[in-house]
Amino acid sequence: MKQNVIELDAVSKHFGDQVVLNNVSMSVKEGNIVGLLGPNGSGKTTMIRLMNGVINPTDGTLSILGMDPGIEGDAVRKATGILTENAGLYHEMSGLDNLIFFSKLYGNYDSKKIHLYLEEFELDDHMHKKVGAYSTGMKRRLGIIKAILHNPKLLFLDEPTNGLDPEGIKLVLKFLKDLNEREGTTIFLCSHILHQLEHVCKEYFFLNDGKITDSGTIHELQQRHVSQIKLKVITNLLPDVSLWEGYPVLIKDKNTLQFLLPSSEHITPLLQKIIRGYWVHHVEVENNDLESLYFKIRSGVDE
Ligand SMILES: Nc1ncnc2c1ncn2[C@@H]1O[C@H](COP(=O)(O)OP(=O)(O)OP(=O)(O)O)[C@@H](O)[C@H]1O
Repeated sequence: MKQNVIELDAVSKHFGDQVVLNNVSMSVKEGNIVGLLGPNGSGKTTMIRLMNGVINPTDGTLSILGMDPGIEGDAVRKATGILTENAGLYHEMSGLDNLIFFSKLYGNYDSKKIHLYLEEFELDDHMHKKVGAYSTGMKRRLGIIKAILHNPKLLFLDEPTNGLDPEGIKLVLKFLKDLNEREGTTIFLCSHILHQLEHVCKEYFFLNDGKITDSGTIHELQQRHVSQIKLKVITNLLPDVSLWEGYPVLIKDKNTLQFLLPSSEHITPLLQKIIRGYWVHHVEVENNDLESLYFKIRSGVDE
């Protein structure tokens, strides 16, 4: 039975009069990869800072790897890795020297491992350059290496793909998935770029106005919020009424139809009927991806 590595019980955080987190309870099991989604200013970074023991809650309790980060902050930070906006790198030192410095600080200096990571993150050609001269994407990649150098059991990543180019995004997301599979590292990440998370996270938490408004796997969220499937089909079928074989259909554009189906079980039979007489060049479910779910949950309007 897997343990909860993150537990928040009725956690609130106020900054002066501003209530940033309001009675938040959540738990994350060991080995999971979870995404925390919410608009700007919804409290995502605040949540990570609370979990890392950098700030204390106004109310409620937190348990991270069985420890209270408010009391055992040093032990929590030693056992976890964190990537924040500025990554806490020394700009006057080279990339390599930063990693040597932090690994010695964590008490697990391993030159071979540092060089392997530099290669894996395609920073080996730049390791002797000062970090101040790194591009945003290079700093981000170095920050991720810094966060994982000491083999943390739990990794907090605040916008890990910010500033990365498409190759960098692919590299980092693949690395995180592999790390989770290979080492069982639990990963808690925040991002705005929802389609990136869809292929990485196993579970999601939605944060709005300081509250968790929903959570679950993509399948659970789809079952809760999507009652009909909007299926886009590019085909030369041209229905002359708004029902085809019993399915409501809209003509969106030349060769583009949108069918409304009661569930995904209807996709195959519908397509089988179409391809008996027509070509089909593209099929896409339009309303059950993470981004659509995000907006449904935010607006409170399901389909
Ligand atoms: N130390 C602080 N003092 C006062 N207010 C703060 C402090 N830290 C955060 N806040 C406020 O708390 C709110 C939530 O900030 P936070 O950075 O947690 O949001 P976020 O969801 O991470 O936003 P973003 O997506 O823009 O990064 C904001 O209104 C912010 O101004």
